[in-house]
Amino acid sequence: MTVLNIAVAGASGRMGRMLIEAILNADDLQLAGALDTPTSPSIGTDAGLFLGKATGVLIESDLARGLAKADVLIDFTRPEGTLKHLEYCAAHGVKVVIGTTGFEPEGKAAIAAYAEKTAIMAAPNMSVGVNVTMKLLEMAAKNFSHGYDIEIIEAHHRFKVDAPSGTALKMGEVIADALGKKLDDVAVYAREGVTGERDPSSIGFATVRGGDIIGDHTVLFAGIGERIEISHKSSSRVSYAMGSLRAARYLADKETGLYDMQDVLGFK
Ligand SMILES: NC(=O)C1=CN([C@@H]2O[C@H](COP(=O)(O)OP(=O)(O)OC[C@H]3O[C@@H](n4cnc5c(N)ncnc54)[C@H](OP(=O)(O)O)[C@@H]3O)[C@@H](O)[C@H]2O)C=CC1
Ligand SMILES: O=C(O)C1=N[C@H](C(=O)O)C[C@H](O)C1
Repeated sequence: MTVLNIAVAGASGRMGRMLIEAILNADDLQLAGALDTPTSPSIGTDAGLFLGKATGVLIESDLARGLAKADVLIDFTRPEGTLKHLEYCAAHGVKVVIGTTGFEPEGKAAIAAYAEKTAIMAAPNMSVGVNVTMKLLEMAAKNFSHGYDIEIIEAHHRFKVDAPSGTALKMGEVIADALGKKLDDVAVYAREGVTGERDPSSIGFATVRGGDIIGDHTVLFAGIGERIEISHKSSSRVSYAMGSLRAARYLADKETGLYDMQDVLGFK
């Protein structure tokens, strides 16, 4: 069996730890590197310390050392960190799975440009459930295109720094696409004061932040006399980690190109 060497960026973060545990449990994957910020107290400690396991892989902030043995980097950090990692990976032939959310349009354009040099899989949500939900939304949007108001409601933990979530934005894009519109032209991200009646062509977003909510997304199609809700609720980050490993395996035979979870799951 060929073993794929995986490095994890954001190694001491919520997703980083989940990924390290999942990699250590996979027969076909080897933990080959672990990255974190230079100021992180985890630097220089074993990447398996939080599990009480010695992996022999130390958490590094130096990209050359942390990525020396990696075939694929899995990155769940912040946009500025991901873009710095990508620059190094593109120059050194390391493939990248990007789970980080909150990119500005310039960041997204940079990812597309790096994909001409190395293989990249980027998705705001790695869970199979959310990606199947995207297909359901496509179908629902086409059938509820007239007479139904579309609102996307997401809830996450108090530590999340970007809003709306990357998943909610992607859901908005999928729905807008299905309706032949551009999300930027129809999105309403906030309402306050005397807003006037709802514009029927708009897609509204509402954000909830609190406690330890892992990630809930609901799309509401509200008509007269009925409403339809399509919801996905995460009860563990393990589904994001397993999806990320699937994405890393998918990249194994790719040299360049930008892929998403719909490619990985064969939905295209
Ligand atoms: N695609 C998907 O399926 C999912 C995506 N996400 C996304 O993944 C990202 C991380 O989420 P989560 O694990 O909860 O976040 P955490 O805050 O728990 O972890 C982030 C990690 O990244 C490190 N980091 C922060 N800034 C930088 C930087 N500039 N350069 C390098 N590393 C950095 C942090 O280090 P330090 O602690 O030292 O700051 C920390 O180790 C978010 O964007 C989130 O939205 C989350 C879950 C699922
Ligand atoms: O920050 C999180 O936790 C999550 N972020 C992703 C997003 O922004 O969509 C995916 C998931 O909802 C968890």
